[in-house]
Amino acid sequence: MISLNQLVLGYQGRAVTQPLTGNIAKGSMTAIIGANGTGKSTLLKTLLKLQPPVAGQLSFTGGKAPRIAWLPQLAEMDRQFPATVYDVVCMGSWPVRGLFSSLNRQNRKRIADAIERVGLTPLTKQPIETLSGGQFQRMLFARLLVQNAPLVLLDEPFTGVDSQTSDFLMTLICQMHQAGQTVMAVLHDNERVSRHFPQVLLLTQDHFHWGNTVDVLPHYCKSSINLALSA
Ligand SMILES: Nc1ncnc2c1ncn2[C@@H]1O[C@H](COP(=O)(O)OP(=O)(O)OP(=O)(O)O)[C@@H](O)[C@H]1O
Repeated sequence: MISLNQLVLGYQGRAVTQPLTGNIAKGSMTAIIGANGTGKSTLLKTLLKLQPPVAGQLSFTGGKAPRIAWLPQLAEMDRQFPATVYDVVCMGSWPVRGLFSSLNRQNRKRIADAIERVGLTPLTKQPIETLSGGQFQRMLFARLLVQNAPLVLLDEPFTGVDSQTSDFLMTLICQMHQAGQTVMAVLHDNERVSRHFPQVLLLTQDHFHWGNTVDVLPHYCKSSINLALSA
């Protein structure tokens, strides 16, 4: 689906990673892990073309970037914006429907179904500033469901969410994967990674490891121990 060729991530020409080379296969489900500041969010922003790479290339199967659904880190969201749950979930239909065309019956059903699937039907008309952290995250997942994009990028989807909601959201992620969507998620929870993610991309200050979870995760444990010893 997407190939990374000697891709160096960074800002204003300053590299924050080593050159990355590898493939994001169609239908794969990959956890992106690593210590703070190793470039995990920057990778997602580069895939989204929000941030140009410092060097190297991204190439896309068929020459065209896929439609991408993105769950940003909670800290990057404006929770005071005057919108309702419905308004936010409705945004998920913009990329296909267009910003200015009106909602048809099918669009409205899709939005209502997504809100129901995440358990927020009673809060449909609620202003988003009144939602709890878990309710807010469920709403953003409903928007992802409406988007139904071939590639789903999730940046720390369980931050600020209780364990029951995290389990529920994890089930939704697995269902997206089973439905054929390609999933890449930045996570800090190794147990969840080893239980649910077949593939891992580990970023460290001076290396990257990309492959099957059973092969890559031990490198992370080793690099965490080295970090702790050198602290
Ligand atoms: N807009 C920016 N301009 C310049 N440098 C940035 C910018 N955003 C992030 N950085 C730097 O790029 C590096 C990688 O940041 P990034 O947010 O990708 O790390 P991360 O692995 O996602 O970290 P965390 O686990 O803490 O979320 C860090 O050193 C960070 O300070």
